[in-house]
Amino acid sequence: MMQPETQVRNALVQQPIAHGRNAGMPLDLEWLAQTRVNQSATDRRVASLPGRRSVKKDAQAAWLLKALTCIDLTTLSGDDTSGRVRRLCAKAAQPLSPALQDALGMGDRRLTTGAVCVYHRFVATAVEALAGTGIPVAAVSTGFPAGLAPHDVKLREIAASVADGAAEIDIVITREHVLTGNWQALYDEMRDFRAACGDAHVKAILATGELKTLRNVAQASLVCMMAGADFIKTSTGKEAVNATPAVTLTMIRTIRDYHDRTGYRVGYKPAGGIATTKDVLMQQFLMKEELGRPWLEPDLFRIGASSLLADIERQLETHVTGGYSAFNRHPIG
Ligand SMILES: O=C[C@H](O)COP(=O)(O)O
Repeated sequence: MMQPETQVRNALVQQPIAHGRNAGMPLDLEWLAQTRVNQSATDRRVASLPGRRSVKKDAQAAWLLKALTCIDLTTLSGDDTSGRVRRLCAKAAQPLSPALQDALGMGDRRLTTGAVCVYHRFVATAVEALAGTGIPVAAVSTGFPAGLAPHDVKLREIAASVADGAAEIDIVITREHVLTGNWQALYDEMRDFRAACGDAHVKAILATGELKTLRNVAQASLVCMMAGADFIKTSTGKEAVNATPAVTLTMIRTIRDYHDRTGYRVGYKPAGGIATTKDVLMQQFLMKEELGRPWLEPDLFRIGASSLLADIERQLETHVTGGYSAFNRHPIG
């Protein structure tokens, strides 16, 4: 039988498989027209997902450690300050206390979150705070969260974030293009964003809670991938409805279709309202069952979250001590 510690350690052993960046493809309107989402089948599939209690003890700790490495540790508040961003970066570089890491048998491993995600204003601060850690800085650019700034201003914001050292840019699409079925406009916009990002990876935020139907979500996902998105992301975290399991299922099935047709692996980032281990395990189970093991690694899976880390820490502490761990013991993340 596998030793408990081995199971936890193995969660982090698998290396991402090498894959080329999504180069995109011409806009294929016929593919979009054929794209349908069966709402009741989607609901049934979501209802069939295993609950948190179906993975226990070491297996659950292993899943949660993997989730931790995929978090884009985020602060996107109007009252953000350089001090808050520096504290967040310190947390990203050392998400678990050394004692907890030791108790999990991971004392010799360097555990970090997948990235730190901030507004453009704080990119330089975060880059400086994370120097030497290898943790990328993601910037929300393009007039986040509404995305209604002039197009040239959005492109300049991307360029400024890249110049300040952002390795990843989370852009927001113009929802009107989706709501009016103007796929050419969405494709052109996304193409421009991708070009402005240069070598920085681009995550396309769809703001799914504002797109009205799952079909719109699927079609917008496809258009963004056709235009070269490295990741598709559900939400800004500011919409009323965010990364629901139905939206995740819809988006990752389009990622699977796109991979089947083009060979490109596009990443997925659920974001907004993912605050508990139950929420994140649901997302991970869907990824594993629909896309397979490669999509559980941080190069293809990120979780946009401002408060999830605290619950992961709490559950891991409970796992190693067997006692209750209060939220106030884990103030950041
Ligand atoms: O992209 C990340 C989201 O803005 C975070 O949303 P959250 O604050 O609900 O975790």
